[in-house]
Amino acid sequence: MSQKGELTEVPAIDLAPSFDPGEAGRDRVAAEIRRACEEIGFFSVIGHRVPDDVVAVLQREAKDYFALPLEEKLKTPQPPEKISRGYSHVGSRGLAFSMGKETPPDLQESFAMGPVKPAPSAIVGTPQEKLFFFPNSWPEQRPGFRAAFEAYYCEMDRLAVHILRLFARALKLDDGFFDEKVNQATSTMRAIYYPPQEQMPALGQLRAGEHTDYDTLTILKGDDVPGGLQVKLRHGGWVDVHPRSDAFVCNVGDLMMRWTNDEWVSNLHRVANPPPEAMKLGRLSVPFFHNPNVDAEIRCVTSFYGKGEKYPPVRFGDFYLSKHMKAQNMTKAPEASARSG
Ligand SMILES: O=C(O)CCC(=O)C(=O)O
Ligand SMILES: [Fe+2]
Repeated sequence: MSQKGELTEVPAIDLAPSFDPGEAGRDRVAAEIRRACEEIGFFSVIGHRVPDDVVAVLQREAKDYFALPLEEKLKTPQPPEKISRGYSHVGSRGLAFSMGKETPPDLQESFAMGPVKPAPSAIVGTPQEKLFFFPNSWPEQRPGFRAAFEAYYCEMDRLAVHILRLFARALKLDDGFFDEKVNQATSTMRAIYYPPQEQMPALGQLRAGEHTDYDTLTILKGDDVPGGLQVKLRHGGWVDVHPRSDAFVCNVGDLMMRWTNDEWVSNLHRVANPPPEAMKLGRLSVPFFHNPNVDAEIRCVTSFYGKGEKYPPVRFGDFYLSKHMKAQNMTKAPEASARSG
């Protein structure tokens, strides 16, 4: 195991060698990923093979959507069950609540979607179908929106599976270790718009309060403007993330942290407010939250790090509920983090 805490910025990793035939390229990339996941929990990827136009069309559609009048956006509201679908207006979410921290609401609006594929037959008719495969709703006034979002979602799913295969290699597992746990994935994607700030935020109010992601892996495309993503360093302080313009930022989620017995870090991050001279700049950001199959068992991988299990095995569906609902409802979590189950 490498010395923890050496990385003080988010490293850029070129995935291109991992697509080469043969093992050498995959080994090299997996080693780079492993170091990033152990030390800072974040890395950016280039050479990922996601077509530029899929990203550009998504960003254009998302920006045009957020420019619509509020009453138009409210025509596809978030479902009352607080499932990650549809439009959430400014003031309706506070991510720090998921960490047990009470703050004013985050300064963001968003549009969320879930799986493109239908629910697996085993869960049709169960409450889990309703929760994880709740139908997506699409803004009728934007004809290209759905196709742009679905195309991007499918690219992210493909990239997530590729990165998970590298995660498996980094953990000295078979490359396909995660494959059967993610072949009916329940991932969600959220286009977030952080509007220009017309007045000073309230005390403790951010664009996105500090939190960890409770998924396997997040893949994020965000505008690199002031008032952007910041990652907590192990020894305190926050570092700004400035990815290359063609890069995606990836981070380890709580599930992967559990899978690795906390050897990999699901790190705290937040989205800062812009400095006064940049308050007029909005920011678009699109995180893809990769989630496994509903019944995937999250059980720590002891073979590599060789330590006992810190956490009891948990089914993904149960784990998800414990944390997600707290952020959505903006009710304080009873414990500092839902990680302990
Ligand atoms: O907008 C960003 O850069 C990050 C957003 C984020 O961390 C989240 O929504 O979970
Ligand atoms: Fe996040």
